[in-house]
Amino acid sequence: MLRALRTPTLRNSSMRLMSTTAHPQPSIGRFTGKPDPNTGKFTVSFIEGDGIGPEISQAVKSIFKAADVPVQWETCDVTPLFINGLTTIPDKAVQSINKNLVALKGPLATPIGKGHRSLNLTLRKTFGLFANVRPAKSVAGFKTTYSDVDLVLIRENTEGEYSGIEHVVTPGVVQSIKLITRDASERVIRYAFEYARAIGRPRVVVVHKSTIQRLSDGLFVNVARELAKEYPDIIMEEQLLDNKVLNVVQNPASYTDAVSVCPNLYGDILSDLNSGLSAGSLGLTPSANIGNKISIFEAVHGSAPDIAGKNMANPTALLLSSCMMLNHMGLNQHADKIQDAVLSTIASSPENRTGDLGGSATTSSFTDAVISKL
Ligand SMILES: NC(=O)C1=CN([C@@H]2O[C@H](COP(=O)(O)OP(=O)(O)OC[C@H]3O[C@@H](n4cnc5c(N)ncnc54)[C@H](O)[C@@H]3O)[C@@H](O)[C@H]2O)C=CC1
Ligand SMILES: O=C(O)CCC(=O)C(=O)O
Repeated sequence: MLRALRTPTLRNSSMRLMSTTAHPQPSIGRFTGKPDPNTGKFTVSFIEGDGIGPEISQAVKSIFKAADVPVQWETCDVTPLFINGLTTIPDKAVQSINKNLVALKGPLATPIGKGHRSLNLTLRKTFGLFANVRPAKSVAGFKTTYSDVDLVLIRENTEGEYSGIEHVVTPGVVQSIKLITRDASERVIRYAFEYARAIGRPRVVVVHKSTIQRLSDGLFVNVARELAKEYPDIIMEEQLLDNKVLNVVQNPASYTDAVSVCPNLYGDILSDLNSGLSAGSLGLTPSANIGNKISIFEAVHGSAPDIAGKNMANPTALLLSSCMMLNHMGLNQHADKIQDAVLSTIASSPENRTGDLGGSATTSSFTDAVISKL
């Protein structure tokens, strides 16, 4: 059963644009932070990140200020430290996030094949952020192959191919271990069922390759089968990864009623595919890293070194991530206001779109245009 889709066009862009974030929140991972009783504001940790990070972070700060969002930022330095051969983040940043229970994060670059381990993975591990929610939705005013994409993908976020357990067996032979545990699989799959229920989607699609990865993906699928019995109102479907890729490229609308859930690497790749299908740019796709107590919100894209420092980056993905964050914190009206201003700016004219969307706007002129629509 597919929900009817309305596809906004430029002709009717004054109608309420499609929301890319969902208000109802699953009971797992609920935000329990409180505003400062003196200022009435919530404190949010902010990791600005590398490359385009500071530019898109400035856009969020300016827009939050103009929209009068009751949030004060606590800037966190996550310059990596090496302790006992392991990559860690500074105590001050850990304390800030533990205290505030919520953070917004710009992209963090990972050196290839040397230096520190990915700080993105380190943050996810440090704070037990077990589910990575990545919605990808068509936006009005920018034409891509499909105009009706509305995909929700939940990616396991702490293990799988990202466990970082690799070694040289003998010169020329390396081994990398894909770790799948019952606990982590159960946490993320349960979250997917709860998320589907919360946003009113009747299907959970479990993506795997257990024909080949028999034990690891096999365990993931078995856990899903067990949990499905606790959710008789949700249909659980199993789909092989390659088949899922084909289906989503051929007919993304067939997943409009579903939440997909998968092991870590599959989710990383599938979510970029979803971004490409929905928006044709990584610059539009937000995400939430959810843990039991703490959650960190970030764009799906990386630090974009090719355009860093050029005032060219599209801040939309970080802005929509900040809207997911506001929904998570119960500040729904502020989320709606910012999201509507962002999406109507994109829909309004090519002059208001950044280069990745074929427009001529800079990061700062886009920010000003959004502020004028608040
Ligand atoms: N969650 C995170 O912090 C992530 C960090 N990374 C890191 O980012 C670095 C660069 O990775 P890449 O593979 O090049 O991926 P990337 O996402 O940074 O860039 C891929 C392409 O998309 C474009 N792009 C990305 N974000 C954009 C935006 N907001 N506006 C306009 N265009 C945008 C870039 O210009 C580039 O052409 C690496 O060090 C990687 O480790 C990569 C992915 C996620
Ligand atoms: O940490 C990185 O370098 C890349 C991480 C990434 O692609 C992601 O999981 O979002």
